[in-house]
Order: sequence, then C-alpha cells, then structure tokens
Amino acid sequence: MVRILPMAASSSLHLSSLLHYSSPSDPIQRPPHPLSPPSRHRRIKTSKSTRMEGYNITACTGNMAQASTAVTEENALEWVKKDNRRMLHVVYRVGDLDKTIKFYTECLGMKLLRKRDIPEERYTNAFLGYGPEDSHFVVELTYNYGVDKYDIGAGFGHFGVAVEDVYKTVDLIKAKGGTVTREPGPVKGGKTVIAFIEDPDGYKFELLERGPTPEPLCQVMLRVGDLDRSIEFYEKAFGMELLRKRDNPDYKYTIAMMGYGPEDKNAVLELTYNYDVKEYDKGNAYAQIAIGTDDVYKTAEAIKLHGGKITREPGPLPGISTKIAACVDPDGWKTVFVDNIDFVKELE
Ligand SMILES: C[C@@H](O)C(=O)SC[C@H](NC(=O)CC[C@H](N)C(=O)O)C(=O)NCC(=O)O
Repeated sequence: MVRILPMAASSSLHLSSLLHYSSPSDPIQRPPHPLSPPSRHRRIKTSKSTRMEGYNITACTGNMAQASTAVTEENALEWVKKDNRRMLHVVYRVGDLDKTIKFYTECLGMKLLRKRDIPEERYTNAFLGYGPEDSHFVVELTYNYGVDKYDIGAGFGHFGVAVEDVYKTVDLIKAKGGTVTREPGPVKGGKTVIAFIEDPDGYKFELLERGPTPEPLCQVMLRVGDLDRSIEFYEKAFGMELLRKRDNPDYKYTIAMMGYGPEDKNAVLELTYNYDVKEYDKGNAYAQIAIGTDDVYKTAEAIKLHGGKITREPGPLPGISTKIAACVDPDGWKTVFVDNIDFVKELE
C-alpha cells in the first residue's frame, strides 16, 4: 500500500485535473454557445459584448477609488449572475480505476463516458455519469500511478444520486457486494427516503428517492464552518442561487443548497454546517468541482472582489489553450472555472 502526502497529492492534482483541458484558443468573436445550459442561462453572448467597463480599479485613489470599487462590485455581481454557468464535473482521486468503474457502472448505473491516460504525468482520468458531458454533471476520477489509497478526511460529505426506488437500488448494490452504511428509510427529521452507500475508496454516495430526473448525479455535499459566510461567497463570487436552506436543530445541523438552477434539474452544492464545528480535515482524496464560464478573467476578478482566493490566475494552460481560473472558498474548498467554448472543443 502506498500513501501520498497531502502536498504530493496537491501537486498531482494540478497536473492531473488541469492538463486534460486542451483545445484551440478562444476566437475573438465567439460563436453561439454550443452547450445546453440550465434554463436560467439560455442567453448567447460574445466575449466582447459582455466585457465590463471600469473593471480595473488599480489606478483610482481616495474617494474615487471607493466610488469606483462600489460600482465595480455591483457590476461584478451583475455579471456573474448573467454568465453562462453550469457545474461540469467533480474531480477526485481513486486507488483502483477499474474497480471504481465497475462499481459505478454495475451498482450506480453510470456510463463510462471517456478515459484518458497521461503516461508522462503518470495518471489516468475516467469520466463517468448519466449522460453526455456537454449537458450533464459527471465525475472525473483520477488515478495516480502507484497510489492505491487516499485520506478522504472529514470535510467531504458525499455525492448525491437520485434514484426512483432507494430500496431496490440498495438491494442491487448489496447483491453486487457493495457496502451500505445507512439502510433505506426517511431522512432523520424529514420525509425524503435516503440511504448511504460507500464506493471502493470509501467515498459516500447518498441515494435520494425522487421521480425521473434529467440529472441523477445531483449533489456534492461539503461541510463548512460558517454557513452564512459560505452562502454569501457562493452567491456573490460564484453567482449561485440559494435554492433551499433547512435547519435541523434536533440533529444540530443546517444545510444550504446552492446552484445554478432548480435542484430537480441541476446538480447542486449542498453545504452542511454542523453546530459549533468551524473546521474540518480535508484529507487528500477529494479535489474540486469544475464550473463552466464564458470568461475566466472576469470570473477571477469577481471572485477576488468578494474575498475569494485565486489559486491559479486566469489564462490558457501552458502548452494547450483551454482557459481556466482556480480558487478556494472561505473553507479552502477548491473550484476550477473552465472556459465554456474551450470545454466543448475538448469534447470534440
Ligand atoms: C434530503 C436532505 O435533506 C438530506 O438528505 S440531509 C441528510 C442528512 N444530513 C446530515 O445529517 C448532515 C449533518 C451530519 N452531521 C453530517 O455532517 O453529515 C443525513 O445524513 N442524515 C442521516 C440520516 O440517517 O437521516
């Protein structure tokens, strides 16, 4: 068994999760958006037509600087809400790609969408999900050669999968030898029928009983230390909506569903605050979510304006031309924004 140190994991993350973005550079005048974005964002824009005036405030001084900053912040907020955003995929590391692919396809009903091996960087990616990547939220598994075990930590919660019959799904998973950590039944303090299972690496999947849905892979649950701070960040810096907030005092937690459209049609980020828990160990297994944007440069500016920390300045990846920007939220959870046009070209 080989364990990797958090730092090693973090550097392999940069390579393995970013280098797969490769496509020709962004044209000056963009063609119509080829994605099928969520209902909220159907407007087609060009890079030039959305460019914001007064974005650079570094030349301003004194009161002027304050006035300019205020306007800029307003514009930034407006722009992130109008941007064509969608959760594209969630990236995490696994110790045995074939075992995980077998589990996700046979037990969870996902399809293997694509696989790519990067021998020079010693990793392989596999993309799996319930529909094509140009219109569905999917998982991006990373296998780093020779690394068969990771620490999932305590901050990562689970991935949510909507199924029509949780009991039947659990029976199937048991028959296939899968691990069920919470038997089917109504969620404590609520009515939704849920169950929890574990994949071969110990990542938890919550099965949620719902009617037919276009987006069965429906949640990424992360624990946060200050829910209001997180809600404000994801609203203002990321342009997400607070879709639902529910306090469960009997079980001492509050959840907030954040996303780019209604929960029944779009994958969402489920932020969980456990009373009095301010910090979590993040381990080295879970990596990040990727979100599509029409402009990584403005995305990064808006994140900075709202107190986010940019961990990779916006721009094309070296050697290839897909434009990305990366940041961490107030708890240190990472997100990569990917240029929408470049992302679609990658899939061609
Ligand atoms: C339907 C939707 O509201 C849920 O499924 S919430 C699931 C619920 N979440 C939590 O308890 C979060 C707090 C917990 N302390 C944590 O940090 O994970 C849950 O997991 N319920 C368990 C159950 O058995 O019902």
